[in-house]
Amino acid sequence: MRWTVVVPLKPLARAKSRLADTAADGLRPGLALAFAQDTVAAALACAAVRDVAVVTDDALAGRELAALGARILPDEPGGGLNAALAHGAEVVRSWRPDDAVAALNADLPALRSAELGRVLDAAAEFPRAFLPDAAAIGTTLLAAGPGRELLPIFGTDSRARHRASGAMELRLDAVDSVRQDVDTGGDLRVALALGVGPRTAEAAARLLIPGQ
Ligand SMILES: Nc1nc2c(ncn2[C@@H]2O[C@H](COP(=O)(O)OP(=O)(O)OP(=O)(O)O)[C@@H](O)[C@H]2O)c(=O)[nH]1
Ligand SMILES: C=C(OP(=O)(O)O)C(=O)O
Repeated sequence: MRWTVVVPLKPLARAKSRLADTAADGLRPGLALAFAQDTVAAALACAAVRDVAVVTDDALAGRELAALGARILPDEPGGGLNAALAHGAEVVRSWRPDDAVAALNADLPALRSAELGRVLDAAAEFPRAFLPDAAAIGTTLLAAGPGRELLPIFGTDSRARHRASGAMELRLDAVDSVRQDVDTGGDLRVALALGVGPRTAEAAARLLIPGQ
C-alpha cells in the first residue's frame, strides 16, 4: 500500500513554546524548522510514502520544505490543528483516492525511514490506526486506509481519545524514532541520544544543553 503523509506545522514564531527554557526566542523558530525538515526528509525517504503534504501558513517553512520535495497546503479552515489535518487529508485524497493517508507530527527529528515504514505496514492492517508518543499520552501518527476518514483528535490526551474513537493502537517494538516527539528540553536530549537528522544536529549545537 502507498501512503500520503500529512504533516501539520504551525507558524514557526509560535512553535515549540514548551522549549522556551531550552531555546531562546531567537533560536526556537530555527529549531522548530529543523525538526520539521528532518521529519519531512525522513518521511520522503520512506519507500512506502508517495507524497508528503505539509499544512502550514509559514512562508519560510513552506519554501524550505517544498525544496525537500514536500507539497505545501495552506492552513485551512483556520480552526486549529485537527481542522487543518482533516482538511489536508481531504485535499490529498482528491489527488490520490486509492492511497492511504497518515497524519504525522512535525516534531520527530530522530525519525528513521525504515521505522516509519514498519509503522505504516502495521497500520495498513486496520481501517484506522495510531501510534502513541514516547510519553504514552499523546499521538505521533494517525493513519486511515483508502476511503476511510482520518477523524483526527490530536491534542490533550490524544492517545486515549484516538483509542476511544475506534482507531487501533499500534503496539510495536523498535519504532522509537517514530514515537519520540520533542516538546521539552528532556525530550530533545532523548532525541539527540537516539540520533537526530542533520538540520536538528546543527540547530541543537547552537544551544547549550547540559550533557551534550
Ligand atoms: N497547520 C497547523 N499545525 C498545527 C496547529 N497547531 C499545532 N500544529 C502542529 O501540530 C503538531 C503538534 O502541535 P503542538 O504540540 O500543539 O505545538 P508545538 O509547536 O509542537 O509545541 P508547543 O508550542 O510547545 O505546544 C506540531 O507539528 C505543530 O506544528 C495549527 O493550528 N495548524
Ligand atoms: C498534539 C499532540 O502532540 P504534542 O505532544 O506535540 O502536544 C498530540 O500528542 O496529540
